[in-house]
Amino acid sequence: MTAATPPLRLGSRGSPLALRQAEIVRARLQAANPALAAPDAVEIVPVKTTGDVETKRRLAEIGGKGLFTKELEDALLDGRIDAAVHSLKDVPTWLPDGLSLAAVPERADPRDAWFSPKSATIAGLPEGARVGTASLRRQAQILALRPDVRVVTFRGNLQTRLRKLADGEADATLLAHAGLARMDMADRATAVLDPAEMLPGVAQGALALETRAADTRTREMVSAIDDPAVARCVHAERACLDVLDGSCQTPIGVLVEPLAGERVYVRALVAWPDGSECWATERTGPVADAGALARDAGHELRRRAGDDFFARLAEMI
Ligand SMILES: NCc1[nH]cc(CCC(=O)O)c1CC(=O)O
Repeated sequence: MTAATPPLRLGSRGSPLALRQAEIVRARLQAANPALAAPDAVEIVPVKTTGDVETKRRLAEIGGKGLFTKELEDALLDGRIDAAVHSLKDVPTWLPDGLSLAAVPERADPRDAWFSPKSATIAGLPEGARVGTASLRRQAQILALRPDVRVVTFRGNLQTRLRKLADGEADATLLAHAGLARMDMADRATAVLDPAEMLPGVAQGALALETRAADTRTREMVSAIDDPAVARCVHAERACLDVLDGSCQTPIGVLVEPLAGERVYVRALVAWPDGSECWATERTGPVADAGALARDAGHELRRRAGDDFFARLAEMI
């Protein structure tokens, strides 16, 4: 590499999963861009985010959107990094001025994985069992199915949460299957949950690269690893979230999946955190209409749940 081509600096959170994701992205960028083929052409820069520092409280309690993204976005805006690698699930639908998503390189299995030494299913859990999660989306859906279970707050990275389960702090927990698979830990899951009983978070399993909107050089290199079919599905999920004015901390699940014949299957739900109220809907239609279908599903849920529901939710979260 010559002095005229500085390395592409990829910002990542410092957790083991985030760094693994950054490595995946680095390898893909290097394979897709001859200009980045040299071993030192892409540098990974770890950046600590609020979500990494605050590991005790519930995400919803810490409040605000962008807990896992703000410091990466600051680093982009300051020019300390050229692209940020995110789990797209953690990226708010509104990006700061001057930044934009340049690529969605891949989506692993979007479903949630179930871990329990007590039962392979949610239905089979013993009466009054404790389920460890800090996600209001998972909490609400579990409680809608099983009002008798007790939810205990589980935060921290994959390893921490599985250790808490092994230590008996809960009888079951849920984790995104994608993260497990990327850490080669998928075989530890007791089961993978059907979206019909546990709808995943918006863009769960998808990676995304964020850049400065005006940085043409980086945007061109990064766009080489965009997967347009995946991007269309996850952008549709984000459009639905936008209609519902939610973040990854609100009890909202959305999944847009490709079907045969250039069609998509859209599912969405909103729930009250204690599971006492839950509205769900679905659509199927042409891939080209994915965004409109997902938005329409969001509007239906807004109408059915009512403005009061969202006002109460906003107050609570
Ligand atoms: N908010 C935490 C978070 N953000 C992304 C992932 C996993 C990877 C993914 O969904 O892409 C996780 C952990 C989890 O939900 O279990």
